Amino acid sequence: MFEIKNLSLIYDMDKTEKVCAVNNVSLSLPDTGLIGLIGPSGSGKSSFMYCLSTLKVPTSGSISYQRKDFATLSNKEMELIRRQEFGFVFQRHFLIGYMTALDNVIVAANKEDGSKEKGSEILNQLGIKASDIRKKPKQLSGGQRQRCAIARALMNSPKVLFADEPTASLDHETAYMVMDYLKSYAKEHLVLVITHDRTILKDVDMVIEMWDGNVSNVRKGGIFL
Ligand SMILES: Nc1ncnc2c1ncn2[C@@H]1O[C@H](COP(=O)(O)OP(=O)(O)OP(=O)(O)O)[C@@H](O)[C@H]1O
Repeated sequence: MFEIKNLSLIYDMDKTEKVCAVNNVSLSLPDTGLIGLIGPSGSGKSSFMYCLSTLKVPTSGSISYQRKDFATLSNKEMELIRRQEFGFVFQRHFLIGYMTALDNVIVAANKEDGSKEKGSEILNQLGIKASDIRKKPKQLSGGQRQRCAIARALMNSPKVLFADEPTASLDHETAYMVMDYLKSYAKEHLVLVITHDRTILKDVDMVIEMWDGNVSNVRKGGIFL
């Protein structure tokens, strides 16, 4: 699904002190599967994911998504791919304070028909109780808010889900439950999860390790600790 060739992202190109966040990465990613992206803080995981998801323009190299080279697409075409085919879970949740948990999820829906049912179902499968879906974000725990953000990202059944630390505010049991859900979603979609927590990667299909902007290791299968 993704063909990445000699990808680099350098910040502060115009300054003397440049930061090479992604350094000459070449990689292929499949159409479906759950992929863990790990590496120390500052190793370039988010920068790499932002390039793949069109949120950042690489300094050099190329990314093809379903055989379309991003460099040949207009801003409008990129926006369409982002809106219709990609889903995002960011480190910050950006939930709307005056809306209920459910409304925060369905506000993202591309079509209104059945969105309430679908939103409730995803929230429920992510372990949010029916009595909590009418609560506002400030009445929810950090972990519940995080799961709302995951549900919102899944509302349009994106072909690719980009998730930056989606389990960071969850206890282990809930983190495993969320990863199980993503694993089953990844049977028909591609899910890329950045995490610092190797223990949640036992059932993933592939692990990409980053180190200092480079992909230092790619392996099939999960991590057994
Ligand atoms: N907007 C920016 N301007 C300049 N440098 C940046 C910017 N964003 C990130 N960097 C630098 O790029 C490098 C990679 O950062 P990135 O956020 O991609 O790492 P990460 O592996 O996702 O880190 P973390 O696990 O802490 O989220 C770091 O050295 C960081 O300081």
